[in-house]
Amino acid sequence: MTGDDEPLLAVEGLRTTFRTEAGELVAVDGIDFTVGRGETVCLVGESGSGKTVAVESLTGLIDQPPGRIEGTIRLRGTDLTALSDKELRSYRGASIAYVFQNPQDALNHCYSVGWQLIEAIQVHEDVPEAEARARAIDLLDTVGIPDPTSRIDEYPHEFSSGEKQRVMIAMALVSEPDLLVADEPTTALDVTIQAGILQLLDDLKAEYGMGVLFVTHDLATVSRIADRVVVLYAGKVMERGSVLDVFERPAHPYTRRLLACLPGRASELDAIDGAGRGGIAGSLPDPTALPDGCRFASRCAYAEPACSTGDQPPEVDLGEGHHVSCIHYEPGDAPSVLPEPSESAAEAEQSRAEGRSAPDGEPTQQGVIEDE
Ligand SMILES: Nc1ncnc2c1ncn2[C@@H]1O[C@H](COP(=O)(O)OP(=O)(O)OP(=O)(O)O)[C@@H](O)[C@H]1O
Ligand code: NI
Repeated sequence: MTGDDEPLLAVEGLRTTFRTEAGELVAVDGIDFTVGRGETVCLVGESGSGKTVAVESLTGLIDQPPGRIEGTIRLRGTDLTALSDKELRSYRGASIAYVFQNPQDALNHCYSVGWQLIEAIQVHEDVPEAEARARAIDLLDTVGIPDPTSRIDEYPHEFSSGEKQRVMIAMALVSEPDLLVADEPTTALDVTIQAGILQLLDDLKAEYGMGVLFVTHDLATVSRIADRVVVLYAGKVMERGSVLDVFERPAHPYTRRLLACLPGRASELDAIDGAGRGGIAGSLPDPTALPDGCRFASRCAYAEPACSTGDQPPEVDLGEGHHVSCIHYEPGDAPSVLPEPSESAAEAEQSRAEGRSAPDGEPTQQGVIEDE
């Protein structure tokens, strides 16, 4: 079943929940996305939207229980959810590698960087020490550590934070993964160092022909590296598509608010949406008591009563793989058919603060009044 047209990674109906004292917590609630070979896909969304849980669900990094993972996850046609834990662990070694946010947590300070790399190489493949060492030096060179022949024997504290992240990327490359998952790999680094790491990931993607699944809450990073984007909100996909479609023709009100936070985009999108500048007022819904309807409705300037009933709207295809989950869209619609905002986000926030917002499911008349 490994067709050539099959994407490297195909995730369908991924749902990850946790048993908690407050009841069932729904972290990821039935999401679909794909990553192709040689493609960078960014998962983007506010803190708590389910990005990390989604990528950690791919290879069983989530303990079950208290976690519970449903859906299908196919890597090169193999359904990972059908593998046993043991099979999955070895499969991860072979084909999916992770780079996390804090390289200093992942490196052992008691051993030289070379020792740790050589061990990783020998765990992966039974090669003699000398060969593993040569390979480790090669890898350090590949990730841009200068003078790797002498640096290899240094300890983690002798590496800068950017270099440590490069070493972690070298570790991830040991298994020549098909898919590299990078969860906020530059968030802990200085801005000046971030760009170098992003460039490195881009170069490696081309060199190794890997897919890259990149988790970030930073849209500037997305615009820099992504081929395609998946916008997550409270465990649901609000919008996904090519970076061009999502950035130039954002359809979902949430995506538009996120983009309006980018320097240079605020005035343009505010002019369209009539919403206040800066961040998005309000906060994510409680994942143990998710609302009916669209997860974003309580913060959305375009929300209508129908937005707060039923399930999250099914994803509508606007063409070329540009999908949006919003009742204001029909298949094939242009991504700008939003009606006049029923109230500006600022007004919505204020009325909520004053306790004027309509109780669950009850219609609000404000939009009607505002129209001339
Ligand atoms: N092991 C766990 N047990 C219970 N709840 C969890 C667990 N891990 C994550 N969650 C919850 O799942 C939701 C999604 O968390 P997740 O870490 O995936 O968010 P995120 O989008 O990666 O956020 P951030 O940008 O802060 O990293 C949150 O409500 C979080 O509290
Ligand atoms: Ni996260």
